[in-house]
Amino acid sequence: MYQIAPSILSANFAKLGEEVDNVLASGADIVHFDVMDNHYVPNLTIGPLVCEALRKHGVTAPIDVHLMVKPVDRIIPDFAKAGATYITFHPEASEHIDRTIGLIKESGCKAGLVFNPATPLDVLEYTLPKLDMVLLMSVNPGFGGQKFIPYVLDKARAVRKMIDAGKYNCRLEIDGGVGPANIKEVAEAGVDTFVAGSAVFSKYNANDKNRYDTIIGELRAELAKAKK
Ligand SMILES: O=C(CO)[C@H](O)[C@H](O)COP(=O)(O)O
Repeated sequence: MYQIAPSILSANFAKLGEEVDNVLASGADIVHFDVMDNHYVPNLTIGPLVCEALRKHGVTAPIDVHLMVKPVDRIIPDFAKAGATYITFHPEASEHIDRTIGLIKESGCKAGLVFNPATPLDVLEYTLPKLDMVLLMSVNPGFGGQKFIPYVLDKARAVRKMIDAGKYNCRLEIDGGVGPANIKEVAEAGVDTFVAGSAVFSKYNANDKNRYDTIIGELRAELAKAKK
């Protein structure tokens, strides 16, 4: 089943609870939560307190925490306590990938690995059976609103093959430059979970009350055309 995960990186942070309520009411499935540390990536965003605040606000949808943080292990228990559903991390941000996956699972969360556009997939040979999610970055991490890098579609096809061959219960997510113009092609490459930040939060006029219904409807309409 396809799932749409708006990236709150592009939301209006001054009204975050309301923004998240509105995209979920418009049919989004997952809240994508980008954590940047101004070290692993050149930007600084939000931490566990904001995740906890969304839960306290009443958000019950899965929260998909993408850690662009190095080192990664020490922040994992805080995000688990704050209500994260998925915690994903970059293999190069961990000294011991297997240990970090274990830490996420022991904390009660689902675990995922994230691959930057030019990062090879070789660690999946050993880790895929333990993963709940593989996240392929289709832009270099750090900022919203960048252009989709097309060669990532080949990586998506390769990961889809591995997941299907092992019959793993693992979602394949893509993040960066995804919108109505390319989501069908991305789905046809085997992706089932679609992060979209600027396409969801910035495409339509902020005064248009129906804007999230419109964009999520457009994304779903394109997904419905995707050949299986
Ligand atoms: O992780 C990210 C950047 O590191 C963002 O989630 C991603 O870029 C989504 O934004 P957009 O849809 O605007 O490209």
